[in-house]
Amino acid sequence: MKINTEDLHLFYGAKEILKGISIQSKEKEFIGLIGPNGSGKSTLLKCIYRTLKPDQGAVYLDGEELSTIRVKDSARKLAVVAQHNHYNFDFTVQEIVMMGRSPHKKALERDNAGDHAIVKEALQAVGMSEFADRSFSTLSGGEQQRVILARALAQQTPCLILDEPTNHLDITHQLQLMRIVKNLNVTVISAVHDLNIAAMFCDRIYALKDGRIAGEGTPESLLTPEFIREIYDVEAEVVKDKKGQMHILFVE
Ligand SMILES: Nc1ncnc2c1ncn2[C@@H]1O[C@H](COP(=O)(O)OP(=O)(O)OP(=O)(O)O)[C@@H](O)[C@H]1O
Repeated sequence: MKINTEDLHLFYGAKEILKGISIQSKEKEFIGLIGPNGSGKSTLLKCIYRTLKPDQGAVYLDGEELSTIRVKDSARKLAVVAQHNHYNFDFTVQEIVMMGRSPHKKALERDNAGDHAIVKEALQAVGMSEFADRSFSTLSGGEQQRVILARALAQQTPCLILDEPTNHLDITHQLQLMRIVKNLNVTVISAVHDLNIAAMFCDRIYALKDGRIAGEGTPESLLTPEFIREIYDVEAEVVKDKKGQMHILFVE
């Protein structure tokens, strides 16, 4: 499945936050969104996962305009791991992950053995099986993030939208989450703060600055010291290790 946006504009009050954003994903491509705080990454993702309605422009899933697709149908195509996950009621971990199955069911349809197997497998994938009966609100930030990823996995969609998914995670779980997502072999659009993580896992990166696309390309072609200076105003060196993997080092 391909996700495209065409000339998205979004205002908060009189302030224009997205100033004409067009991005194109290929089938099963892992796209990273980078850029400084406040550059518009989350806002762009919220337009894609329908929390915000753009003032101008449109989002397309395989060429079909998102706003014309029923919400339940789009939930079978797009799963989301957002930054903040607060619930007004307390749910167990298992109940949260089971929510990922709801787009596949009719109203009031009971959870069946297949759903339970999918939930079990999703919890296993993120290493949270032993937390299945725990209350979600008692988990640490990183544990909650892994449960929300499990819910997205249980949704079994051809596209995943991630908003800084490695926030709260230690390095082991940052790498684990990115590997799980990469191995799903689905279309991914993910905001990523850590440029080294972006370089390791993204096929292509769009850089946002002040609500505009400031650059686009493979990690190697885009993440040069000059471009990093232009975007973040910091000095960096880009080196390759023996395996050919690139590393960005920040220097004073
Ligand atoms: N509800 C809102 N009302 C007004 N301004 C908002 C609102 N939400 C976001 N903004 C502003 O929109 C701009 C873009 O925010 P956004 O969250 O998209 O940035 P970001 O690139 O995801 O940043 P970060 O890296 O800090 O997560 C920021 O200046 C932010 O203050």
